[in-house]
Amino acid sequence: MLEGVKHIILVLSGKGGVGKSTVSTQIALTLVEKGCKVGLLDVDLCGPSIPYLLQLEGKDVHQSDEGWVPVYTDEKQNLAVMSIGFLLNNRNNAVVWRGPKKTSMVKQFLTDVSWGELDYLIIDTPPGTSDEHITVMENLKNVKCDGAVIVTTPQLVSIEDVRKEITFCKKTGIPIIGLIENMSGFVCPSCTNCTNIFSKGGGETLATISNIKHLGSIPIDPRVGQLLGRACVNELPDSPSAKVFNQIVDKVIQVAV
Ligand SMILES: Nc1ncnc2c1ncn2[C@@H]1O[C@H](COP(=O)(O)OP(=O)(O)OP(=O)(O)O)[C@@H](O)[C@H]1O
Repeated sequence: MLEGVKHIILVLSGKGGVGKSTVSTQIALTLVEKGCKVGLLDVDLCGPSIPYLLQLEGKDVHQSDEGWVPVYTDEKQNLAVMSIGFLLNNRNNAVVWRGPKKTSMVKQFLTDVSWGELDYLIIDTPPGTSDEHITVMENLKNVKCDGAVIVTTPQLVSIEDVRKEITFCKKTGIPIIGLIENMSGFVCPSCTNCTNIFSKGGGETLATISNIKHLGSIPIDPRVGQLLGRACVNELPDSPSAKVFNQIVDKVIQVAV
């Protein structure tokens, strides 16, 4: 149930492993730090990593009369989470979601979760463009979706796939909020004055030539992968990564008004 949701933002990536779930989680946590009520929906049926990233593995979800009840990460209930991962009791269970079963699961997750009142719903999607994406787009037709954030890395192979993602958004009528280049340059956690950050990577160049906004370049910082449920902007407030997450979220808030 999306009636009480003010803003919906999709997080897409052309390739797998570019840090889409990490970025989705940090966008959600940064919005919470800025005082927003946020939902995070993980429709990556093949590799749901949000429960791990938020240290919510093993949590049970159940259905009430109003639909699936999301898991809350804190007592104030500022971050509501729903993931297919909650339905897999054991990470070692190999579950193969195919065809109609797969799309009906995504549809259920979009329509039957009782989110209540939210400022933002962040939807973490699988890599590429698949059945899940089409189902998401179809089910968002009647609600206002603010648009998509595309995550990439500086490598040319990722950039090529981003082009396909941009075309997909244009064909399905989803506005592109902007592009995030993740793992852009390296920050050594042992140096206090590390300046080796931000390659002017292919992502920024692609954003320019595709006429879409470059939202920010997040450096490779091993600490970012170890935050597990904590907001980078809170835990590492002076780090280059925190500055970029703040900048990205401020730009997203500006677009989604
Ligand atoms: N900026 C970063 N610096 C260092 N490590 C990062 C950064 N962003 C992500 N990672 C790490 O990269 C790995 C992949 O990240 P993540 O699972 O978020 O990618 P994904 O694109 O969602 O993957 P999938 O294709 O499985 O959905 C993880 O180990 C994560 O900790």
